[in-house]
Amino acid sequence: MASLINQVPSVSTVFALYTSLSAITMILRNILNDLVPKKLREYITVKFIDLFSSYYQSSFTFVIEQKWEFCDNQTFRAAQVYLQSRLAGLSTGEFLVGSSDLKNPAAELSLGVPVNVKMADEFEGIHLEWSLRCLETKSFPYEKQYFHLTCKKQYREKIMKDYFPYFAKSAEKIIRHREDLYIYTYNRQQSTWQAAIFEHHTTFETLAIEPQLKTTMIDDLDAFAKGKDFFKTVGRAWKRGYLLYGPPGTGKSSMVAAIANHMNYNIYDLQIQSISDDAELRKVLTATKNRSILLIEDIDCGADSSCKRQTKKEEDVELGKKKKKHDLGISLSGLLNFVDGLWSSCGEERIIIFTTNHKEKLDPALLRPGRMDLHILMDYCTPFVLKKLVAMYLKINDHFLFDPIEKVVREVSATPAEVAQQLMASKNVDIALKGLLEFLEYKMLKKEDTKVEEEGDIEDVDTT
Ligand SMILES: Nc1ncnc2c1ncn2[C@@H]1O[C@H](COP(=O)(O)OP(=O)(O)OP(=O)(O)O)[C@@H](O)[C@H]1O
Repeated sequence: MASLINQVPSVSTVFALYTSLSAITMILRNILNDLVPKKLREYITVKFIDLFSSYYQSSFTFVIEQKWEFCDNQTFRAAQVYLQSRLAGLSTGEFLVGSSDLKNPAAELSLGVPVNVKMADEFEGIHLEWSLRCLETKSFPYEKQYFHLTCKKQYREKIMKDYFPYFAKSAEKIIRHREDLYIYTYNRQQSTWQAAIFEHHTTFETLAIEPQLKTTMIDDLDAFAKGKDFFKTVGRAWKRGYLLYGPPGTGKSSMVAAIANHMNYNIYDLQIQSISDDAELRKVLTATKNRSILLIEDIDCGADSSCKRQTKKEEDVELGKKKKKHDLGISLSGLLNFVDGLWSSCGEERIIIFTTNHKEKLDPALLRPGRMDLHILMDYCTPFVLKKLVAMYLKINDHFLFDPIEKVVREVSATPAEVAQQLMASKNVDIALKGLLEFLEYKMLKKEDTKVEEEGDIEDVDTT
């Protein structure tokens, strides 16, 4: 015991040792400060702290932000959808509840992911913790949301390898089978897309079109939906462009609804006139989500697409004039950039649909092969389309008035919208079909009158 006490250094020895160590540290620090630049010193300190803290921390956090390389982060979107579907089963102290069903106040409540609330999930026996965070920003959209996903450090690799693909696949399944579709319209004042439930019930079964066109459309859409690998191997953006053209009332909007319902895609309905310049167009378009349709109706009335294509300089001058006159700033080149350029490759599974009543007014650049994949003519009623409309509206497949109606419909230009209106005039089949025949015959008479007048005009010109 005495020998043990003898080995313990005295207080004065410890103090002397401490003083010399402090002196050496100070000298070393001064030498280091003189020799190593400040920036390098700071870098080493940060690395040292990182190493030290990660060694002692037992958890690891994945941060999933809304944007990834300037595009919508699909992992964020998948997390949103997955968590929303799992909310009822997740262990959490609170969640958001609400309903957007205006017609039914007693509609089943939807659940939403609240901000700053911890939600516990479990994956193959591993405990995970999710939370949605929010950060205010100075620029649009004025807040930035991101998810924190925390697990024990030792499961980091496993979560990345198995859990991330698991919840992404679950989200994909949910999106494919979700019940409500949304139509988004752009609100310029608030610089946001505003959603409303899309309730257009037209499908390819209820759309009166020629069977050949129906088959072409369905095959094309199905091939597109399954084409992820194909688009990847040929190095093209996974998108499809359709130009729907034809007179008013021939079913262009109905075709868009049938496409949306067939694909289960949301629609972004963009009024091109509400966009002030190409920069705004870019911002608006990059805010759209995957598996969606971008619809630009009446393209001939919006962008500067009806003018013949000019050189960039001429285009700018023309644009300048236009801006002064109508404050309409989106250029054809801005739009085309999106169709086949940078912006179309930002995101996946996109369908772009342009509609026009005047294809002949469009710039050839917009019609060039490869720009819009299919040009689809929505035309006046053919006998097949007429019969289909009658079958739908009056639930009959035969009638003694079919022959005369069919004969006239071959001669006149009647739109499906006009025919549908006549068929809705009465629930009595005979009255409705008689009304339709009279309407078509009246059109026929008007057509003949116009022809006679035109021939008269030509004769007048010849005699003068
Ligand atoms: N091919 C069709 N099959 C069934 N219904 C049709 C068809 N075409 C038109 N309709 C009926 O006519 C209405 C108007 O048609 P729709 O709005 O789709 O035509 P549009 O070509 O888009 O017209 P616009 O160019 O004026 O926008 C539809 O709500 C639908 O009831």
